[in-house]
Amino acid sequence: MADHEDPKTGKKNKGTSKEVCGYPLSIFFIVVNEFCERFSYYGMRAVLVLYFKYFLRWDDDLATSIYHTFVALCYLTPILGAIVADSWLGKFKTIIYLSIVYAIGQVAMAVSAIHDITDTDRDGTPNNMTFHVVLSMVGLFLIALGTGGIKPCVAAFGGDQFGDHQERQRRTFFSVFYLCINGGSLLSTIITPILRAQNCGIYSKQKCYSLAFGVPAALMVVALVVFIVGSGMYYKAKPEGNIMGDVCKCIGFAISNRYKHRSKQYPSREHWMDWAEDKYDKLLIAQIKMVLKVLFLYIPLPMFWTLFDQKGSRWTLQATTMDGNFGAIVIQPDQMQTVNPILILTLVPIMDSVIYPLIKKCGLNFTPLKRMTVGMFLAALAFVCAAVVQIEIDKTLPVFPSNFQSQLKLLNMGNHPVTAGLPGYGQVTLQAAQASEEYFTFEEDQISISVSGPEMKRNISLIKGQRQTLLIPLTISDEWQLTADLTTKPEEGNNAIRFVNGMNKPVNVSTSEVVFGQIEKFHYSNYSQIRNGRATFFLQSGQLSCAFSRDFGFGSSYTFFIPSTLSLGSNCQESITGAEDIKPNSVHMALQVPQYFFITAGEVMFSVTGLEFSYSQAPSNMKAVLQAGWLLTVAIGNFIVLIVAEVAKLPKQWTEYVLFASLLLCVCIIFSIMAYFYTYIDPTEIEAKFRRNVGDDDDDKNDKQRKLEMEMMKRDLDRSDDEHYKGKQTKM
Ligand SMILES: CC(C)[C@H](NC(=O)[C@H](C)N)C(=O)O
Repeated sequence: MADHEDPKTGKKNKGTSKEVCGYPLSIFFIVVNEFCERFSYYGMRAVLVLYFKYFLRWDDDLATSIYHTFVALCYLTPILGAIVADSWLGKFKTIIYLSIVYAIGQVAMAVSAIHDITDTDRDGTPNNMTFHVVLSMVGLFLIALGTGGIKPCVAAFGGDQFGDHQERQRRTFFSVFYLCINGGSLLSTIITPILRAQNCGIYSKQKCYSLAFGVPAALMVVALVVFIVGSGMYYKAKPEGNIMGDVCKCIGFAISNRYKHRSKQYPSREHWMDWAEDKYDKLLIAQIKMVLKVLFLYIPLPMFWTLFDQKGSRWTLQATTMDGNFGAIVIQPDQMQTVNPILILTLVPIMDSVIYPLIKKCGLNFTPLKRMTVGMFLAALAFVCAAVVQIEIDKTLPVFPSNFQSQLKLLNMGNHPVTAGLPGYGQVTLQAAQASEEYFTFEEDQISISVSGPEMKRNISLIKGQRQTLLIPLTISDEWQLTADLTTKPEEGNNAIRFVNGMNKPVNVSTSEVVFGQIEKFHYSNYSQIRNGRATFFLQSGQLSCAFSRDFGFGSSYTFFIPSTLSLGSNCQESITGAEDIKPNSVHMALQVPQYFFITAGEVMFSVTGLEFSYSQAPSNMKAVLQAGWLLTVAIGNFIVLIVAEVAKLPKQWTEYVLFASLLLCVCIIFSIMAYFYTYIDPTEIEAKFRRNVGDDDDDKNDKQRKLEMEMMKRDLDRSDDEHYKGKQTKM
């Protein structure tokens, strides 16, 4: 039998797997598994909201709430996975079983997105939506169970593969592990939206959500297979019974015992957990102390995630009000999020190989908790940048009417100039087919407008908080019409376009993607959303057929006017005039890069370090539990976003960014104080001492000697200041 195998069980011993450059070979299978799994998770997540909105036909609010609930669930289930792994199945089996559950969930999602299954009338839309909703909800539940369940196990299982002589390699492993997370996330968030945009279907073609979910499902199967292939090489720590149950009972006993002995006649004990000594093993008590110390330190951490996770919501919404034209490429608002994994892939190696060694060379002890504090500070700084960008955006946004105001624009549908008299604005002259450049603001409910050339006078009713356009007709006998205009920027950086038909006959307008439909004479169409770039509009009215093109930026709104003079042979490109109701976004998306840089640098210092810290400070039998505790901070952070956004309801977006930055800054100060009093421990060493002590017990040591040793060990655990990560302990 090989010397790296346990003689009794034949299983591998820790840190004895085949090595490549000092790293256990088994690690390769674990990082590839993580890469595929994160591809699967982030790929599916990237198109999820659009699937809810456009396939299941949910409204924005429902889609957003279900999306956030799903994300929060994904970070709550790690607790379950950790308990199962640490106390029952062990990490290896837990990963295998839950990966199967996960893959089934992904397949269910892919199947739920095949519209042909229930498209009995073959019109391209499902006829039994309940089937698709139920299947996708079951799928999402299984995915949340799977992804969350395996998450703490995979990281801790990876850490388990290193022996005590491989401390440095283990730290690098956590960095590489993080790179794999972000490599998977980056690739999938680029690829799955492209897959979604394809058309597929048996009877009728639709956007291909089934492919966008199918590829992540396939990647999850690959992740599982890769993990199983490495099976023979892993060190598999045995689960140590119902450890969570024992922990809870032990804590419960300590509290009740303390309460029973609250009278002054009983001498106090050094730590409240020491009240459990009357019934419980000292090793277990020491392990619980280690976990509680770390969990206490976790209390302020969710605030970091509260800010971090707004990349996908607030920052993406901010990008929708910005200009994404980068010359050779045009970036969509949601694509800005890929800046985060791109920066992670660049910053992690730079930090590990340049920044941290440089800091060390300068003689500074940049301990994990110091890094995490700096990470929090950088995240707060990112939100200050976001606030500054928001202030710049706000300067360019149109001033929409308040609840006490209404706004009016004029459009001359005639072939001759007209002059309109507006209360408070004097005479406004409009050429043929021309609209006023700006909206006029009024506080009255009704105004009287007189038009000369031809002479007309009308009382116009205005609506508070609304924008309208008054269509001044061709002749006195024609009807005066008021349109309802937009009072918000168009969504997702699209452009809202509508047409006013000044001709005496109906006209059909369309582009290759959008149909405006038939517009009756002297009437107007609804708004349609046009993406940025060049769009060509086709007009067709009886014999008349022509086209014209316009370039669009992001977030604008135009009213195009089809003049009464348009006839067979007319040049539409020149004849059709456009009124700019809302200007396109002018603040460039590149201005978001600094905030992405700071949040990502913060993430590297906070999250990569926190992942490793959670592993290194956990007792051997509670590694996965502490990883789950770490992930729980992500879930709580997500809930805080929902709560603060609902409760704060600040009128200006930049003030909300400043609020979040200030909150994190306060939390950062609190954390740095807590971290200052934290003493790093080496769980293996402490556990070994306690185990040795049990052996000594068997040798019948005298009471006095034993007491002395216990005192020394307790002191080791609670107060020590030697150097970190050398088997000794240190302060922040
Ligand atoms: C939730 C974690 C911070 C981590 N996410 C990332 O690294 C993102 C993609 N930068 C994960 O484990 O998914």
